[in-house]
Amino acid sequence: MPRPHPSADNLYQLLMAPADAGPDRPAVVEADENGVLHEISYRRLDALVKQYAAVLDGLGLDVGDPVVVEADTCAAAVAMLLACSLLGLPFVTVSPHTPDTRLATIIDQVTPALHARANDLPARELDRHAEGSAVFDLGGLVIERAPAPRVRRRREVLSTDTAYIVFTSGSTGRPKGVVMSHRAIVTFLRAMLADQLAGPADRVASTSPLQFDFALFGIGVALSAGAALVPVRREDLGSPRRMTAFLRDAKATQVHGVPSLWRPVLRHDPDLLLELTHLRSVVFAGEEFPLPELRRLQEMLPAVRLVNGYGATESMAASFTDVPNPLPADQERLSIGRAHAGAEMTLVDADGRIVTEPGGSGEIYLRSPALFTGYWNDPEATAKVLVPDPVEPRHGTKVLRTGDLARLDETGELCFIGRADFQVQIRGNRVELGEIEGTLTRLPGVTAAAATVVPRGGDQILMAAVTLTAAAAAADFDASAALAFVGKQLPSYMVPRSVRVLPELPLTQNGKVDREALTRRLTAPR
Ligand SMILES: Nc1ncnc2c1ncn2[C@@H]1O[C@H](COS(=O)(=O)NC(=O)C[C@H](N)c2ccccc2)[C@@H](O)[C@H]1O
Repeated sequence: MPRPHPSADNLYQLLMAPADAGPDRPAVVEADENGVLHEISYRRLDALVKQYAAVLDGLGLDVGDPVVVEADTCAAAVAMLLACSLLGLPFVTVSPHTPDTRLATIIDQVTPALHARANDLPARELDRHAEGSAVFDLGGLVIERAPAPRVRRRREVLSTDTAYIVFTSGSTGRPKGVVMSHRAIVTFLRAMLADQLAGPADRVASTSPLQFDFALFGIGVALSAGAALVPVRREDLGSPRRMTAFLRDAKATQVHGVPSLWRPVLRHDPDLLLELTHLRSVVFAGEEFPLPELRRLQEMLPAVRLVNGYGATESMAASFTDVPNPLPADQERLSIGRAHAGAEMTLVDADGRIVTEPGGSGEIYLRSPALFTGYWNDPEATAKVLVPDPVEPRHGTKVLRTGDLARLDETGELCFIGRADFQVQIRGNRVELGEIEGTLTRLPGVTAAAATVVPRGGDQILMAAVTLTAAAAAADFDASAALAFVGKQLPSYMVPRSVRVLPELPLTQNGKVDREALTRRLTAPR
């Protein structure tokens, strides 16, 4: 059975190292189907990994043969990811709610040797499927359909071998597989240890679906630190009462989630947050946290460290920045600070010059040892984002071109502006949608805002949507007064044609604002 060299960077070896120091410490704290909490120790998790690995090895797969793992985050799923890592089988994570069409695309692209699903999930009726199939739970891994044995061409699992492939939402059409090596993810997680994001006494709650690398981040940060991972069940996320009760009972000390995670409890029952007496820190990532909601969260959790995690799946993340407590009243955008230990962010302006002057803005390029290998089977797309270092291209060092814009502040920290492709041209003027959204959220009663362009008669029309506090929603929203307010703050070409109140903003599978769905919603007749 191919194995990593003990000195090799390997996700299994990094995440199971704490099993030596504290084998009986909890690795995963999870609720069973009746909501009863169970603690799985590092020793028991490692035994499950080895049990799965023995079954996988019996299939005779070769290093590099992809395995689709379909589950929500739980101890058995973590064991599956680590068993794959031990054998050099890249795992491709999908969640039970990944649509069949998307799973079919992924299967077409990576032709996985095996599709392993959590045993409480039904087998999908796909018109094409992985060669082999299996089900797993805390009792073991059972092969339903064995893949044909391969001629094993590889003998050892190397640091540069692929640990996982995560498919991005592919906002521009076809989803792309982000290929991450063991060396990249291990280097990144070692940086998290250096920045002490979590420690062995932490109980890290994870709320993202497994196909989103925010879930892999939670698994990695928790287990590499010898902490306990506390997966929050999807059905508990929708109910503020059930989510806060679970976090309280599980004694979660750190919660990871996208900004929209907090929206329901902030809107319907913010006092429930007062019950989270064990909570020490919240890490949010994925998109900007609307400031009115962030201020509200800070009010309810004044002693909790709020951390803005910024970055892309292509390097897992780039920076983790504490939100000032309290957030200054006049602050409109959040700092994304400086890159994590061992990495560096550089701004390049529209003319290709390196931005060094405070106040300057440009596109963020990330220099890091934790960059992805490339997009699966897509060298052209890879070449567009893994580019020569703009500071000195002649070295040939590749850096990640993020597509994000930021401004350099006086202290050398970066302030997020928005995505380059959220820059739109309105009547020949460059418009930053994030700036319009930031202005709209300053209106009294507005909790979040999203701006978009809608094609109309060959022109691009700016439109916006806002969500309101319960009190403001009960009153009549004065759209023209809102637009007049924006008109006082921004140039006329940045004032949306209309602003519509929505009960909530449409969200993607990963919990981010779904701008395509929003545009469709705003173009549909009232
Ligand atoms: N804190 C932010 N403010 C503002 N825009 C943001 C932010 N975090 C992402 N983004 C945006 O989302 C893009 C990346 O999207 S992504 O590839 O799906 N990855 C993620 O969203 C999560 C990311 N891999 C991650 C995982 C774990 C910890 C931190 C970050 C970035 O390029 C930004 O445009």
